[in-house]
Amino acid sequence: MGALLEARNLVKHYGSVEALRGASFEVRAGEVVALIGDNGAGKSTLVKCLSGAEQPDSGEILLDGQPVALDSPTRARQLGIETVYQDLAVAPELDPAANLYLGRELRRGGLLGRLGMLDKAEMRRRASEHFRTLGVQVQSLDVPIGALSGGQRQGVAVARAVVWANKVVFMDEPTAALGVVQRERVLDVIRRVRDTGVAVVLISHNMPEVQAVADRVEVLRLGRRVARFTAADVRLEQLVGAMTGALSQEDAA
Ligand SMILES: Nc1ncnc2c1ncn2[C@@H]1O[C@H](COP(=O)(O)OP(=O)(O)OP(=O)(O)O)[C@@H](O)[C@H]1O
Repeated sequence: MGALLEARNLVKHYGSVEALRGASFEVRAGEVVALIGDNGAGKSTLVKCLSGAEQPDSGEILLDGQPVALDSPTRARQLGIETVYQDLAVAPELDPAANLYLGRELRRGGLLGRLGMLDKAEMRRRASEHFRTLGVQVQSLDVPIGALSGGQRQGVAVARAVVWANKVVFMDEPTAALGVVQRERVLDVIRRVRDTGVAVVLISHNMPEVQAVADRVEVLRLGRRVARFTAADVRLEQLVGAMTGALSQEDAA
């Protein structure tokens, strides 16, 4: 099976900093790929390029084998690519259902809908269903999500991305701020999403987490992919070796 989303030789400068120096990456449908690398390796920049938040200076991005221009996050979302950022991109004053439907609100039928009236009851009904099928725990649908725990807020942020993503979900350190139990819940959601055939890309510095949830691992170092592993076979020393440059598979690639 070919790649669902692929980056080929992406280059991205920020002023004089070369964040990506010919980075390649690929993810297939129905797999979890962990994107790992040391601080500054270019992981966030690569994800931004693949989710429309930044434009590469050169290189190619292919979706379903076809070159695409992801010129904005909106465009990427239209194509089924969603991102969950570490810094909880939720609206704290809105309730969980309103957050799930933020920017994609359902309108009432007929004249009321044309006048802009939202179908809050239907959004709430569907939101509650989505939270249930994803196993996302939300203590109350009636409170602004700013009043929920960090884990529940993150659950809503993850749900918002995965409900709309029909191709790829990027998660940049989605569990970094969470406790052990909440972390496990997010990993479960990741597995459920993967099992629906969506591709999940997880940026993580937590190697036990990577080994627990990823099917494959791609390693970035100094703005390039330097190694790829099947998660089931890889040892921690190999991951660390690839990240630090002690071991390299793809330098010549
Ligand atoms: N907006 C920006 N302006 C200037 N330099 C940037 C910007 N964003 C990233 N960089 C630089 O690009 C390089 C790659 O950064 P990036 O955040 O992609 O790495 P990362 O692998 O995600 O690191 P970390 O694990 O620390 O988040 C770094 O040297 C960083 O300082």
